[in-house]
Amino acid sequence: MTGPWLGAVADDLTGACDLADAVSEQGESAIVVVGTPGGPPPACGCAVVALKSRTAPRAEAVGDSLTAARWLVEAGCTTIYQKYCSTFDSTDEGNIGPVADALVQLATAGRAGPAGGAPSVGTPATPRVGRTLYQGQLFVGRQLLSESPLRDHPLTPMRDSDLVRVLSRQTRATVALVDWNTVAAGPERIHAAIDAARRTGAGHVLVDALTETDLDNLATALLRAPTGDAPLVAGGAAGLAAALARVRGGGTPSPGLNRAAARAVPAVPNGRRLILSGSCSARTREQVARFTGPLVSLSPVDLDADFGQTVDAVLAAVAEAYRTTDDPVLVSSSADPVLVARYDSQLGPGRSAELLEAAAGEIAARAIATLGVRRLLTAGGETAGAVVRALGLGVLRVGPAVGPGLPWMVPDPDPKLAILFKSGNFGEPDLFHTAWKLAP
Ligand SMILES: Nc1ncnc2c1ncn2[C@@H]1O[C@H](COP(=O)(O)OP(=O)(O)OP(=O)(O)O)[C@@H](O)[C@H]1O
Ligand SMILES: O=C(O)[C@@H](O)C(=O)CO
Repeated sequence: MTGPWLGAVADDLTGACDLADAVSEQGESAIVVVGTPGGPPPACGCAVVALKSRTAPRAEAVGDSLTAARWLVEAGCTTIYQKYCSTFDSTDEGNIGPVADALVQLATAGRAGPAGGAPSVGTPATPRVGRTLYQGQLFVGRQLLSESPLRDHPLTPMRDSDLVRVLSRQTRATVALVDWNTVAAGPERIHAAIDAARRTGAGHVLVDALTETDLDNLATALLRAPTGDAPLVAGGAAGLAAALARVRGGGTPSPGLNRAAARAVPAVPNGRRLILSGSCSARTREQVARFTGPLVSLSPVDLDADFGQTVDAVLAAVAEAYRTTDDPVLVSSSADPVLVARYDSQLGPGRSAELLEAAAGEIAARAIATLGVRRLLTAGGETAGAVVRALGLGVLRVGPAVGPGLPWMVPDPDPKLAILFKSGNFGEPDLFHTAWKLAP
């Protein structure tokens, strides 16, 4: 196998693992590279660079994304994929729009002809986790985005379901929509609609999709599009990336053998199990509530009062729990929107997240170094980003998945532990009990 054809720039780590999982499910081998990469990627079909750019300052998000995209282009990727959240998590300042603008400019700079004015084309629709886009309105299961629990996210509250409107607030470029009637009419019609949008000067095109077939139609249209020698810039959540892999691989999911090969990981030593939950999403709070093992609470107020002492106390409580049980121990700061708002007014906006992320990183690193933790489950994208930075991990391989978007990951080349980076809204309510069965 040679270098990757699909190169994704993911705005958080859980999203990167979700995409790598979805592509692996199609039999395409995928790796996740944490942070700004150096050197050529290992052999794979899809390389995903996991950034922590969803809520970073705009200039940093754009700079990191461009560095990642240039590396992917140099590695030979012909499709550059901007991976954002299936619930479009962002603020009016960005970072989905500014990063999309920068990637389009990178791909088309100095090019004439079809590649010259090519827009980015994408969709957050990911039917396997209940995200669909209809008339530009994003649905989370049966709810409009703005009526879903995402309206109360601590960092990126989503209170508008109309993604053409949301994205238009983040970019000066015109945002066009290819609606579902066109998508259902097939790849030729989609291709024509994207071309029409390009000719009227659209910088970004969002595409409705309700089913995997819709995504396959879109992927077919994109892979056929004449873009000269410029890389194609696609965007969205895991759904479209998987469809690109599926369509390119011949239209149907690859046979089981390929799927298994795409998820082969080396053996990991036995050891303790730890869960670190920093997500306040409704699903994570349900998973915390359903967990019946030892629970150690982590409070931003305690961390603000004395960071070092609070972290020491949490680790001491985890060590104490391990003296009496082999069960996984849960360290959680997950709180409901009322409590999160109270912390924010007490400590100042963003301060709780800053403290809790720093604490999550330190707790993970010390639990591995001193308590023998070898299986780690984290909940929340920002939380995962903080943990992986503290652990200094580089390349991650995709292992078995415990549900859609929930693969166990193993660091390469040193498989010293297995980690499951759970996205806030993913996983069955009992996941904190059931996830371990498939751990490598
Ligand atoms: N009790 C709390 N009060 C305020 N903020 C909190 C609290 N607990 C966690 N946080 C912060 O809220 C943020 C949650 O974001 P995170 O990305 O980790 O979860 P998520 O958004 O649910 O997951 P995903 O991005 O995968 O959907 C983190 O920065 C975390 O540190
Ligand atoms: O698309 C999703 O919902 C996830 O991959 C994600 O981005 C979590 O942060």
